[in-house]
Amino acid sequence: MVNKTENEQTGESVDLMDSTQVTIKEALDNLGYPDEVYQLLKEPMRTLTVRFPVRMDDGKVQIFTGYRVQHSDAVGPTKGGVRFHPDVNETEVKALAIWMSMKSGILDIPYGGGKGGIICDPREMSFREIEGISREYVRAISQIVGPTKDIPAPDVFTNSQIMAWMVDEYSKISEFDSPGFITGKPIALGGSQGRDTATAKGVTICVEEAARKRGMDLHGAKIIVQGFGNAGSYLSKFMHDEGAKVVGISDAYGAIYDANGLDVDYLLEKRDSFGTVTNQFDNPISNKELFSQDCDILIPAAIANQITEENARDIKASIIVEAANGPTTREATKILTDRGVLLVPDVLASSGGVTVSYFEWVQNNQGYYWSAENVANMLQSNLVNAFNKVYDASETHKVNMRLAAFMVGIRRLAEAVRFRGWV
Ligand SMILES: NC(=O)C1=CN([C@@H]2O[C@H](COP(=O)(O)OP(=O)(O)OC[C@H]3O[C@@H](n4cnc5c(N)ncnc54)[C@H](O)[C@@H]3O)[C@@H](O)[C@H]2O)C=CC1
Ligand SMILES: O=C(O)CCC(=O)C(=O)O
Repeated sequence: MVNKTENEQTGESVDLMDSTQVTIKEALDNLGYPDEVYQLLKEPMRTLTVRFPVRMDDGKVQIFTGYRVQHSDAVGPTKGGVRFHPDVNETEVKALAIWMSMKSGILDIPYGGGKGGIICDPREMSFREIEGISREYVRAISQIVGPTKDIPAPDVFTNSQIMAWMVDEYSKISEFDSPGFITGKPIALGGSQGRDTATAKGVTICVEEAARKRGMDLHGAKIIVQGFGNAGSYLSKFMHDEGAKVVGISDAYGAIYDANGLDVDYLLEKRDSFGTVTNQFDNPISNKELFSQDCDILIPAAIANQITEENARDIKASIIVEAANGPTTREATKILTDRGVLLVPDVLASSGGVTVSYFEWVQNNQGYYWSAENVANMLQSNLVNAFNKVYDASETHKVNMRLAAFMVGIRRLAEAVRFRGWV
């Protein structure tokens, strides 16, 4: 299975580009744009596949495959994370790049979407090997990226240390210090205050807004979070600190559930840098079992295609907030919407990361750095505004939140390609 993402829970494989294109088409039709705009925007403008060698610790050379995809540069440079994961494939990276365009559109950030990925498993590698992969990947993609062209960032199984190696490699290649080449850097290298927790903070803001709309008191609300990495662990902590009861969490190896609430601070202390923690517990349940447990709010914060038509009817939550990219299939979105579940889509809920990445890039460009409080306030007001724009569009057009989010997200891009005279 090369171009499809395999759902580990159901064995079903889902083409993320197909469902993305259907939603783009519906969004553009509802906004009244002609088919030629759809024909241009339904595929990324550039997809680069790279193969590069890295000498491993055993002395042997291993060849890795990676991708960098750029959806559209009509609004500005492209922007989006790089993931290191064994399941990375071209179709998924293309869909992820298009979703980045939607996020920037919703938040009114002057970027197009980009995304990268390398087929590898950093959990099985030494620090030195991960550094080698990071540097070789940057060399391989260096001609199409840069502070005014395409700006990478962290995603699944990548972090600020990897961003540091990548910016160092790019600065060597370009022969000057280029902090604006990448975001999610350590503070010492020009990173922004608040970028490490930004994705989780953005999700938390969306949970608060969704609960407000549904009249749900977050104090005591039961929350399940799939994934305990950058997004999942911090948002569990934020929810816990607000008085919500985090009853279930998971990672790639299993899940734990306790109806009385989990000790989130203990879990945070025990998790490793890849977001693994369930190996510390006897008899974890499976990710599949976790989804059918009792809760008020479900937050998928791991990988794509986790909520499908197979399990959508078993979900007890009345609010789902997608921290992960693409966790819910199109069919499952329909089932959940018909059941009256408020589903806050990924392109809105997970946009806190790119929002603070944009702040980081602006700070790098101007060489003046903002306080944590300033960053937090701007993230809060931008996310609340974005949530309400999408919610209102969903009410006005009587469409689900995902389609509403695409309608809000694609409008500026569609206008830009028209003004540029491309279609
Ligand atoms: N880091 C960021 O700033 C942003 C991340 N996201 C999305 O959030 C999601 C999580 O990303 P991060 O927390 O950054 O990654 P991470 O690498 O820090 O953590 C990933 C988590 O997912 C779990 N996981 C991996 N494979 C799994 C599988 N097959 N089944 C169940 N769990 C699995 C890992 O064990 C870990 O707990 C991804 O979908 C990512 O694209 C979205 C926006 C920004
Ligand atoms: O921080 C960024 O620029 C991009 C984050 C990302 O890859 C995402 O939102 O999926």
